[in-house]
Amino acid sequence: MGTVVDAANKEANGIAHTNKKVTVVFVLGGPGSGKGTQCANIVQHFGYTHLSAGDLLRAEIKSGSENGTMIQNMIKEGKIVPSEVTIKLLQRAIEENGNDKFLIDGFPRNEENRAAFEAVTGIEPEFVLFFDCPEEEMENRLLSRNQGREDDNIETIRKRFRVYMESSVPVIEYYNAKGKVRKIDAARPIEEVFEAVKAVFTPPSDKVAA
Ligand SMILES: Nc1ncnc2c1ncn2[C@@H]1O[C@H](COP(=O)(O)OP(=O)(O)O)[C@@H](O)[C@H]1O
Ligand SMILES: O=c1ccn([C@@H]2O[C@H](COP(=O)(O)OP(=O)(O)O)[C@@H](O)[C@H]2O)c(=O)[nH]1
Ligand SMILES: [Mg+2]
Repeated sequence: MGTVVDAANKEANGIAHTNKKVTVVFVLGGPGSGKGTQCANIVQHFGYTHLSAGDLLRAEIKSGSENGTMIQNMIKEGKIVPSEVTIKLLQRAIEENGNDKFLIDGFPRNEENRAAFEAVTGIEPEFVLFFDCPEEEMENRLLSRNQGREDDNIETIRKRFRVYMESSVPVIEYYNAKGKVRKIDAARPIEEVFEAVKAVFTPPSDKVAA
């Protein structure tokens, strides 16, 4: 089941609307919990398009946009970029893509992100895939990620963990209260985590009895 992107709101946001019907899954979990890694697997197996909010923001910095410096400073400090910036990037990516099902990775990161995205796009997630991982494991993964990210240093990592606990966990709790959270134990090898992920995306009718 999809959602009709709200035409009036989209017009107000300055983006041409197509009333595109889309299915969205939010992929949430702490920094280093494995969101990006598992999204790549889901794309291969289930035909979703992966939209990483962090990747879109980093591309915006590289593109030399007028918001670039502001975004760069916020990421370096582990802070959450104003939602209108992130939502515009996500909305554009959805519009430009021919696919009708999307994984939105690393967004919404706070209540305001969540409410604004829903108000602007009219999109509610089908469900929320939540990667649950202890902080110690996430810290080890981030410190050895080696992607040259300016925020993968211990000082920024600590700030990101705090923002995650204070601002992002309440979003997961909000969806949990609506019965929309599919929680995955992410502190296991990548292949094992993906087995659990597959079970979430496979319709019950397609599941082969063990
Ligand atoms: N299940 C796992 N076990 C060990 N390392 C992992 C696992 N999942 C991801 N990683 C590694 O941890 C780092 C962070 O993973 P990533 O997918 O970028 O997380 P996130 O997008 O949630 O920050 C990467 O270097 C990745 O290769
Ligand atoms: O919706 C978002 C997603 C990301 N970020 C910023 O981008 C950084 C990196 O996010 P990403 O999801 O790439 O990091 P990960 O959780 O995968 O380590 C965050 O710490 C924030 O500063 C943000 O402000 N809003
Ligand atoms: Mg990521």
